[in-house]
Amino acid sequence: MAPAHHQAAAATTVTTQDIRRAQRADGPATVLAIATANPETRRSQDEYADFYFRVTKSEHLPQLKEKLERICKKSGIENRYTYVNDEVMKAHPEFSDRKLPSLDARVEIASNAVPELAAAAASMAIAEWGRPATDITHLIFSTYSDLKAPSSDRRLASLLGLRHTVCRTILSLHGCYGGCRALQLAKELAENNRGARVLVACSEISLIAFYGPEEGCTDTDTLVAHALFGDGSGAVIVGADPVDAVERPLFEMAFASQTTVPDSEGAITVQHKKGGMEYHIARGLPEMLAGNIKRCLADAFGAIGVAARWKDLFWAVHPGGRRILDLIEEALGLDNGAMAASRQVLREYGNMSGSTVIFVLNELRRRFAADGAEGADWGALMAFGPGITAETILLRVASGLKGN
Ligand SMILES: CC(C)(COP(=O)(O)OP(=O)(O)OC[C@H]1O[C@@H](n2cnc3c(N)ncnc32)[C@H](O)[C@@H]1OP(=O)(O)O)[C@@H](O)C(=O)NCCC(=O)NCCSC(=O)CC(=O)O
Repeated sequence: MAPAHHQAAAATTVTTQDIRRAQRADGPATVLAIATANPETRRSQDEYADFYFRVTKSEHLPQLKEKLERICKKSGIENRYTYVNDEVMKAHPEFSDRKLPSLDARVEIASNAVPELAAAAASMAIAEWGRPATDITHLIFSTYSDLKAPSSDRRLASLLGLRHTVCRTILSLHGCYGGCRALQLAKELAENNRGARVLVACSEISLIAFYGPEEGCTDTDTLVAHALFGDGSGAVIVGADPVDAVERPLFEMAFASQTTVPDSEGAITVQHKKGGMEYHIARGLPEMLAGNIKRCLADAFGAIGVAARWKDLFWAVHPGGRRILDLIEEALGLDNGAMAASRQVLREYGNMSGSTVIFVLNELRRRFAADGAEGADWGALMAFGPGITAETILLRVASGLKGN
């Protein structure tokens, strides 16, 4: 070992700028693999009201059932996958009534189901990526469904056999922008740590917020939420400077931003209570989002001095609800069809909160791969959630999707 004074002399020849430069990646964060998973039970939206009123023993509320049927018909959803089924409700009849204490049981179930569902998606993403799970350097896990610590990130790392030095972060209560927030953080980690490979996992089980309608209730948030939300997990591997012939770059992440919509604090709220998680979703939410969408995009594109024509981009928008997509499309003057990937995910899976944008990204990847990435090169991935928070990631189709 060199004497101490020699070490000090050597240290003075290296600046912190040198160290910083050596630590940073050369290229932009890039999506290297994407996969998704759902629980086994698939439920058709046509029969959802029958199922919901039956298992929550609420058949004596026919007007509310008819209202749920009307909402389901207009939802743009055909199927959803749910952890909740007859068996779960038979074992836990207390889940039907949010006045009864049931949070403990819900949290216990979620602490296993959430990381297991995440592992199903993440193991497929790792297989597609083509490198060993032990090459993952960072894990970012987003969920509103797991309330225990050590949390789903710890369990997922064990299930996948990640190395014990993997750097784990858990994100909670971001609601529907959780997946996008996790991707934004993955971009920062990948670009600031040369060689980093970040696994983003997002897993949502709506069991935490499943309960029956309340007799005489005038606010219909419960019905709207039960008509929209489904369960699913998404996993993405993000890294910069892809290794030639091993890693396949799908989308480059050029820029990311977050905007808080003014005067919107109460528009989406969630709170864990003894009888499960309660939602409030403001009636005017689709109008509020559509009214602010250009400002959110201007914040994102203005920060990098790019004047984009909205029609020239591809879109990966969180399908919070059919009307949200309709109004955003209209506000931006987009062609009917610009949101096709978001609408398809909404139709096949419903709103899976933070996981949904990962499904949309995967659907876009399928579409690009099918047509050799013809069309728009640049696109915007957007998600919204409590705050109201709007997140935007500017994406560019990467070489791995071209010429397929
Ligand atoms: C719910 C809809 C599918 C209904 O479709 P339409 O609006 O076209 O149809 P419609 O106007 O006839 O409405 C059907 C019935 O639903 C009722 N209704 C509509 N929106 C409602 C709301 N927000 N709260 C309570 N009730 C509502 C109407 O009064 C009507 O009742 P009646 O028939 O009795 O007159 C749509 O409005 C929609 O997609 N809304 C957006 C849902 C949303 O906010 N999603 C965000 C989730 S939160 C999220 O994604 C982020 C997060 O969680 O973090």
